[in-house]
Amino acid sequence: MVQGADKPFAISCGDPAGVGPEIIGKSWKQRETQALRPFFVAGNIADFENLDGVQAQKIEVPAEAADIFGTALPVFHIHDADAAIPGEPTLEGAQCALHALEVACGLARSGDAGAVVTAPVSKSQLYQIGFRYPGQTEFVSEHCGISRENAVMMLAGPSLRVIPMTTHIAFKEVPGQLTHQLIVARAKAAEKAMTRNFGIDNPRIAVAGLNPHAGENGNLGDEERTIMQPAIDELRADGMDITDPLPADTMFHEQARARYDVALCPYHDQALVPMKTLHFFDGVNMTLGLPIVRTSPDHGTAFNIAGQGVADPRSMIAAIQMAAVAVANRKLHDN
Ligand SMILES: NC(=O)C1=CN([C@@H]2O[C@H](COP(=O)(O)OP(=O)(O)OC[C@H]3O[C@@H](n4cnc5c(N)ncnc54)[C@H](O)[C@@H]3O)[C@@H](O)[C@H]2O)C=CC1
Ligand SMILES: NCC(=O)COP(=O)(O)O
Repeated sequence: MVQGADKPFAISCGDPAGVGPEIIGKSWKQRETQALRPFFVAGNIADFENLDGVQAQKIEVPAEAADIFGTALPVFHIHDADAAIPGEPTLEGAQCALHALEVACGLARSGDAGAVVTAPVSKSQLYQIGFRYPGQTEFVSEHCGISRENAVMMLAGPSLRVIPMTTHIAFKEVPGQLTHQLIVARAKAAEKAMTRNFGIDNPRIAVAGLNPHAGENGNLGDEERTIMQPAIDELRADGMDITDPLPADTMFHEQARARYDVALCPYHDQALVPMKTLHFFDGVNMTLGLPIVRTSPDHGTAFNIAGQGVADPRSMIAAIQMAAVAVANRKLHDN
């Protein structure tokens, strides 16, 4: 049995001045129609008390969440402060977001929560309070004993899964970080994660080239031939179903997407542009290779619309649902 698999999910509140509280409250309101597993929020109860149509109730321990979930949004109150003002991020709010992330991860690690779903944080706000990680992906990974270099981000929607092999780094650093070792590690993580979280055996993996037209036989850049192809040949020799580097501009249309289960992309925007174009409102960010399940909506804090009641909760709902799918598959696969 996977530790904590039947426990309520922990949702970290994210930046309380963003849309996090609103999309969590809206998800809770749709708990029955969307068949959501019981969850609780780690955060400041003051940020959840005035949500439209949501009754928030403090819990003392996560185990209380399941019993009250049908009538109230359970809040594991971990941060005393006044309610955040929507759209006006503060360092106090960033502290709350970080504290909630730490607590939610800890509860999943200890088995008191079945999974962690993280609401959006503002990276620039977190950096101001000393957060030394590129994002939540690396934070959660290190708190699970996995080095940040081995943290793997995947974005997934109904018709596309993508893994940016490099993530939150400047574009000019990408070619230097795209090593043989990185490609092999990301491809192996992808292959294992497809089976473990989604029940896909022998997944088909596509690889996007770095350069236009995948280098045009070395005429528009040679990383495909010198770095990527040898790594792919090694993986294929080990039995992986993986493509040669593909021209990125023609691998995301509908017929092309039907040929693979997950795409590896050399850099962040190459993966996230098609993902957010197709699935901005139902895409999910999942961290792979962890002993716990961690998902997140694929959008950010949306400070510009926070507090207006217009935030779309579908990506948060999809993140909760995908966490449940991963937990269920891991029960089968890890036993
Ligand atoms: N999972 C996470 O924690 C993520 C955090 N971020 C952070 O969020 C902050 C803001 O990033 P942006 O690039 O502005 O992206 P964003 O996703 O916050 O906003 C982009 C646009 O989409 C809209 N939008 C976002 N979520 C929406 C929703 N649920 N319903 C309706 N409209 C929505 C916003 O109003 C805005 O116009 C940054 O600090 C970034 O680091 C960004 C992506 C993911
Ligand atoms: N672009 C994805 C993103 O910003 C989410 O990153 P993380 O905070 O989940 O690592």
